[in-house]
Amino acid sequence: MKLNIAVLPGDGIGPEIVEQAKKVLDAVFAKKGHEAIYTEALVGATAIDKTGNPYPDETHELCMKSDAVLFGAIGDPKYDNDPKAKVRPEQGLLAMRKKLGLYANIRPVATFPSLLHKSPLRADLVEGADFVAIRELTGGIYFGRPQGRSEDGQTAYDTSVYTTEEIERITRLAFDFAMKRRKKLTVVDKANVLATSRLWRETVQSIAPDYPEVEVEYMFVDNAAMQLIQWPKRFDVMVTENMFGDILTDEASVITGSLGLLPSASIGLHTSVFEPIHGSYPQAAGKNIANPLATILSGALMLESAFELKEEAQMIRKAVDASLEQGKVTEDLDKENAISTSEVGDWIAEYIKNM
Ligand SMILES: NC(=O)c1ccc[n+]([C@@H]2O[C@H](COP(=O)([O-])OP(=O)(O)OC[C@H]3O[C@@H](n4cnc5c(N)ncnc54)[C@H](O)[C@@H]3O)[C@@H](O)[C@H]2O)c1
Ligand SMILES: CC(C)[C@H](C(=O)O)[C@@H](O)C(=O)O
Ligand SMILES: [Mg+2]
Repeated sequence: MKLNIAVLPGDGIGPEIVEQAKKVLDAVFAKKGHEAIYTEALVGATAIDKTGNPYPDETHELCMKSDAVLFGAIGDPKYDNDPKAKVRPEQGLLAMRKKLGLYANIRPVATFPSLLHKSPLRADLVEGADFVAIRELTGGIYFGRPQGRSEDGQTAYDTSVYTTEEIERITRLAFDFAMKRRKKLTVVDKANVLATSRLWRETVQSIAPDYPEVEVEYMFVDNAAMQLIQWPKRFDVMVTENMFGDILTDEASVITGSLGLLPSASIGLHTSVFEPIHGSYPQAAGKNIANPLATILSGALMLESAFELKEEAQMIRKAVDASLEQGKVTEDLDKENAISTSEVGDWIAEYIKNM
């Protein structure tokens, strides 16, 4: 099979972790006789430095004509520390999501049996936790208008907007996921306060009769934040709006042992993007210490959902499990015996070669 993959390494640790994912994908492709054509493009702070635009037109055109996009991370402290910056790396990520119609961000969270002791949570509580968070990605407070400041600069405002249509498409996708899993859907919202959340509940209630086998529960986001780490095993599929999904999934990474472990797939109207849920971790940039597994596992999600290469995706997951079992991990998982980012990539690629 020929695979056209756009590669957007981005900022900070982005290039280092994307390199490991490519290394691992290449090992799989060599084994299974596939041919990948990777084309790199700029995004984020790196793109601002070179073009003034965090999501240049050429990058967008490349994404549009690719079968899938492998994305690292964006973000740079020089913008984070300058609230008055006119253009920001994050605008590039949001523009990409909007222009590619990436409305659903799928974030699977499952504990690794060999890492139970790495979670600060009690092993018996996290053992076997396995759920999928489905985060709406192109609406809500991230994109609602008006957004800005009053003329005197003393008032700032953001607006959360959702249409029935936007809620419907992500809800149906979430129900479809639930049907393929344990048939339980948790809708996380703040319907006791927010009008958008009440429209979510109303919309989900109107769709639920189409999926009579799925048990639906509604949970306020503050409660969900607690239940998630108190009793993660109660969740199967969780669907929620853009900002709640962002926050809850970083929190959920604690269940697995590191933010560097969680991959994601952003399902789009035009193409799909595969990326770790974490950011550019600037403190680690260039040090060869960041955990590449979230990106490597995003590669597995890409093979499975963009190319229907299920067996190939399983090869990656099996190799990752083996690396964890044998302690071939970066310092976020084992300070004393850590190996480097590139050594983890090498080890996993080698494991696949010998499969
Ligand atoms: N999708 C994205 O590109 C994305 C996501 C989140 C944050 N960001 C951006 O990244 C920059 C840094 O943000 P932040 O520090 O809040 O979040 P971050 O996710 O970059 O890092 C937060 C912490 O998580 C841990 N961590 C993250 N990735 C790791 C990895 N691969 N291996 C080991 N540990 C890891 C580190 O302890 C780190 O200090 C900001 O500019 C932010 O806007 C981008
Ligand atoms: C960098 C930021 C805009 C982004 C988000 O909030 O969506 C990030 O946190 C993520 O999870 O991809
Ligand atoms: Mg986030």
